[in-house]
Amino acid sequence: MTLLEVRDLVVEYGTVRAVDKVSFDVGRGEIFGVLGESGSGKTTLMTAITRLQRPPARIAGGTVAYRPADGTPVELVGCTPKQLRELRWERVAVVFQSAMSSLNPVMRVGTQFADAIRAHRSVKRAEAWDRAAELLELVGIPRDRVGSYPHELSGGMRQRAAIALSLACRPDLVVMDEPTTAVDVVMQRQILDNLKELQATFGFSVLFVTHDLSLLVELADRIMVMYAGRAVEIASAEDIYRDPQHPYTQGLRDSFPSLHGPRRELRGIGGAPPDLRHLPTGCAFEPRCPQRVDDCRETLPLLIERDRTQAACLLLDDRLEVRHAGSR
Ligand SMILES: Nc1ncnc2c1ncn2[C@@H]1O[C@H](COP(=O)(O)OP(=O)(O)OP(=O)(O)O)[C@@H](O)[C@H]1O
Repeated sequence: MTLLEVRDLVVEYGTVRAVDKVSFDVGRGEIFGVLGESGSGKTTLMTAITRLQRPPARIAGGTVAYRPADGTPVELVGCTPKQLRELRWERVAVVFQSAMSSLNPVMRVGTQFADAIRAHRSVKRAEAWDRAAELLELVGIPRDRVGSYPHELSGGMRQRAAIALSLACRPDLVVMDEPTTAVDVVMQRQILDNLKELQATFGFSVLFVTHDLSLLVELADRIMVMYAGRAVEIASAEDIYRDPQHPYTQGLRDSFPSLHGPRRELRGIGGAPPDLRHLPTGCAFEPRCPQRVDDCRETLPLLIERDRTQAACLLLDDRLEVRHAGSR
């Protein structure tokens, strides 16, 4: 069952198209990862989906349908500020790169939780405060820290508190933008293990945005790889790791050491991401692609589905073989 259905979403900054016709589904209870290097459009995508984008970003096309199990679907791109307020926290919660974007520095952590809970539920302050303490415990922060100010918590604790806060109203979807980049690897592991546990307990869906493929391979059910604002591959985490179809995904996979599998030579991806103001007519990855053929420069590859994997590469397009066979 689909919870979020994104179709042909386009987001522009003036004439720059940072997200170009991106389509994907997030299932109920699924952890869906969005992977891309800096500038690929991940944050733009995530802020457009949650309608948190700020000018000059503008949604120039597409739809985002949110389909709750117990109600009528809502189209997020077209919905009113009032509808959005009702959905936030309650249905869709967001965790940012820096916890301080979610936590108010001059408010006790418990007060912030209580306010978030009481904005959507009619509970007494004391009850909301108790619930806040419970939520903190869920992410491994002692109950008695509920009266602390954010600066009295360590960086890792703050990040966990921001995750706990996102769960205050039991949302169906938690959108996370690199929530562990600011903490060390040990803390990162604890936070991700904790997130998996919470997800298994409460069954919410997660849309997790990051540049870290190894992290997503362990965390996500499915992964969408973005390049220059477009989705170039969507597949299960297992397939992205074991059998990536797109040359860009193959390059990313070969750039990080295998944790469990046989040793292999590490190769980076040569060249740099394209300038979005001057994108080529054909495949944006063509200049860096070790497998490019002549057609790649002229023809924009669309996502093609095969065995549950979607990849946008001409090499996977049967019509290319037809063209080659015809030209022989
Ligand atoms: N305020 C802005 N004004 C104009 N263009 C912007 C603005 N913000 C982003 N862009 C453009 O959109 C592209 C995508 O940016 P975005 O922040 O979504 O990428 P990202 O993949 O999230 O990168 P990062 O991981 O560095 O945040 C950028 O390459 C940039 O060209």
